[in-house]
Amino acid sequence: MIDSIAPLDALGLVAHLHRLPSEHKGMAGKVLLIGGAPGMAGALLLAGNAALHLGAGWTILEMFDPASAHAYSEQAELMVRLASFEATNQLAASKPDLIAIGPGLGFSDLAKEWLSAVLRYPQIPLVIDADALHLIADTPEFLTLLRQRNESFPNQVVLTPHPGEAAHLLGNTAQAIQADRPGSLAKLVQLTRSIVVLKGQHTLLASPTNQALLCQQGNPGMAIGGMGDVLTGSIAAIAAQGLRHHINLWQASCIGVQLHATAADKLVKQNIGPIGLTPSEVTLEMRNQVNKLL
Ligand SMILES: NC(=O)C1=CN([C@@H]2O[C@H](COP(=O)(O)OP(=O)(O)OC[C@H]3O[C@@H](n4cnc5c(N)ncnc54)[C@H](O)[C@@H]3O)[C@@H](O)[C@H]2O)[C@@H](O)CC1
Ligand SMILES: Nc1ncnc2c1ncn2[C@@H]1O[C@H](COP(=O)(O)OP(=O)(O)O)[C@@H](O)[C@H]1O
Repeated sequence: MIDSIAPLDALGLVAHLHRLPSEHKGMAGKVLLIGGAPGMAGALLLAGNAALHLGAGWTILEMFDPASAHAYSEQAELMVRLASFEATNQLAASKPDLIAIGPGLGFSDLAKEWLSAVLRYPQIPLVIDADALHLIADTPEFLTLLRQRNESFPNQVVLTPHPGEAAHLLGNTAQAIQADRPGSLAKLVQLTRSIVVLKGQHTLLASPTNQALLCQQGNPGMAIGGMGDVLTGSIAAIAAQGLRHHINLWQASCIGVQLHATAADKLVKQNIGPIGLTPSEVTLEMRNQVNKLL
């Protein structure tokens, strides 16, 4: 079954990110990333760093951890805010071009408040990852909001579950997901009516309007905490630029997945991994690859 799935071949689309001499940051898009609860601020920072290095015009972090909601001298470009319970008002004030929610989000009332506000925020592309997926799995109201949003604004949400998150969404086990990844992918698309990236060895992507594709790149050096956060930030940045550079969310998801895995393979070829390969190194290599492909 896996053998019959078409391979992902998206890197040619990177050329759309080419910038005209006159471009300004508004054309590269404003990305808002939400998460980073106490103990997991790193997840949001990894996603934010990836968005920054993949070319987002602005990267704003709505950070849940009060101790981490400050400027980072090593990455002062990130705009870090302390998330409050005024999620709807904050979104209206920020006017993001794209929202990504989930890395280090946790399951607090604050997390639920932000997820609810994001799912109700109209029109713009959303990337939904990590704990936000667990919250959708646990809360029928969130699943209903997601499905309604996809009906009103088709192809504007991508979900990026790993097999554990996919299992929770489908009421199954990670082993069952792995035993039939193409079937699980189809069920996730049907359940959520979203673009779905089912991560893991040979990541699969599909959407309500796109047949499944299989990523032939990637390696087990990527099995390290934070690697998925980098993918989330990367897809967010590519899709945000894509709004003015003719790349839709499906295409941005395809580019992000292939670029992420290709960068990790390139680093392993240089003996920077598989052991000890870090998500931050993959972010920098993705930047190299993008600039070569323009
Ligand atoms: N630096 C940080 O602060 C980091 C924080 N993180 C955050 O930590 C929270 C928990 O996320 P986790 O993903 O660690 O935990 P989860 O509880 O969501 O998932 C972990 C479980 O999923 C299953 N699973 C995952 N990948 C699998 C695969 N390829 N094959 C089979 N089973 C698989 C396994 O059962 C595994 O125990 C999230 O909010 C996440 O964003 C992580 O992103 C890692 C980095
Ligand atoms: N053995 C593997 N082969 C290829 N890719 C892998 C492998 N293990 C992990 N990955 C990739 O690494 C990333 C891990 O994401 P995830 O599990 O969400 O990490 P985290 O939540 O800790 O950031 C995914 O993009 C996944 O496809």
